[in-house]
Amino acid sequence: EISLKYGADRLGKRHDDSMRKFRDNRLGAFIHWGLYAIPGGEWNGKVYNGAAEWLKSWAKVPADEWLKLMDQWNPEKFNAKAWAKMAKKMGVKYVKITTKHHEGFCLWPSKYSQYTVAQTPYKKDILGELIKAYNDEGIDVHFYFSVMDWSHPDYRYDIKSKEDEAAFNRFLEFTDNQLKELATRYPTVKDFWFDGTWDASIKKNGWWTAHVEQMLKDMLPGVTINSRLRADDYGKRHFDSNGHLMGDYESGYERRLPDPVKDVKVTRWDWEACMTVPENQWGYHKDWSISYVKTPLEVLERIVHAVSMGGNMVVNFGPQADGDFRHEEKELADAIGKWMQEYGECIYGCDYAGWDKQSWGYYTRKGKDVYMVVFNPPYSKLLVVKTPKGTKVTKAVLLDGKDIGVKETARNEYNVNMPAKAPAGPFVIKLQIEEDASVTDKYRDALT
Ligand SMILES: Cc1ccc([C@@H]2N[C@@H](C)[C@@H](O)[C@H]2O)cc1
Repeated sequence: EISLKYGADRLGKRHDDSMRKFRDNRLGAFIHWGLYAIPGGEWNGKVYNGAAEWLKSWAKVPADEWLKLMDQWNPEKFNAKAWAKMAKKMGVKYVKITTKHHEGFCLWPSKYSQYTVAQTPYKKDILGELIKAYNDEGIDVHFYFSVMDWSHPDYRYDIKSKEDEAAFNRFLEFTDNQLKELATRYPTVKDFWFDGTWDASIKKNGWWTAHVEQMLKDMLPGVTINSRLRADDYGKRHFDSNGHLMGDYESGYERRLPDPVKDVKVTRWDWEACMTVPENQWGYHKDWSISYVKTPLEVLERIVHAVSMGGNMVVNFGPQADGDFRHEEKELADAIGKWMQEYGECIYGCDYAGWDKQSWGYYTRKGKDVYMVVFNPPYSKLLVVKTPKGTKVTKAVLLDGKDIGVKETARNEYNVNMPAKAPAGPFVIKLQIEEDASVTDKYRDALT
């Protein structure tokens, strides 16, 4: 291994209470809310099909013109308690909120910037209202924070001169101040999810990314930090030059997921995926007909897919400028919530089972319980299960306890029956297993 000053500061997963909670939460929601919600993808009468939170870039709007949108920021339908109730009903255990996206507009009254809610007709501290409302519902709050800031004159995409260096050092100090302000004002925050960290200017300042991780962990013991913040001594991101994950969980799966067969390696570390409901819209876009919009079932499958490989899933919501949600997102939250109400025990606190993926769906595991989450019931009405050496299946039940029968068909191979009345949608079967000592030890190692 090569010696690094700003590489991974830990090998392997964290197992402290805070990380355990992060992991056991499993299902989260993203809130992308900023000035971009006002134009909703349209500028000067032209609708842009790109991501709505990037409209400033697509329409080449100068920062000072874009920030004039602040004069229109007055979400009269905003009700933090209603947002928290919606999240509670959906069954999410945490919500990641955009404190500041690339545009530079802050949802909290930062004293280091003139582009904040305090300078809008709305005036009040939206971030503070949301944190209180979510925490009151027992929902953890995570902060999304974009380092790249299109409103700040000292931001640099690269460092090509002494002036660049001086400007960017001022910018990094400004960023430190905002991060300390967020950690001080909102000490119940559980995680920082950094974005806008891909430019050469950051990769040339890997030291700063290590300093930010340490600064936040000193201020908020237990807080989790995503891998996307981090660059090492040589500008390597997410995984350092020795291949070790930096930060506390990998955050590279954005709008994509690891393959259940080819990418099993991801089960060796913690990771969190995030997804959009349309093909690629994080902020509010007025016209969702411009791309495919995933059904609740397709969203559910991605949630289960992530958990089946030992990851978290964060489903995105892009609230309207008026502070209400579009009907598609309300209906989605409702549908997912109904499923989680009935089957959530195969999600919360669950992890990778270590069994070979089968075509009928996904396995998840919690201690001695292995769950089958069935998305594709076979015409044979027989659900094939192949167990690792030394593992036997002794019983198969529905979550109401009803035994549906399992038959051994070969060594480490079983047929689990489909329930007589096939449920109307994806359902869960719980397997009772027996593992001989060697296998159990492996799991005991993994879980301690
Ligand atoms: C190329 C690209 C840059 C930034 C993004 C941001 N990351 C997501 C989590 C959103 O915030 C999106 O604006 C997406 C794609």
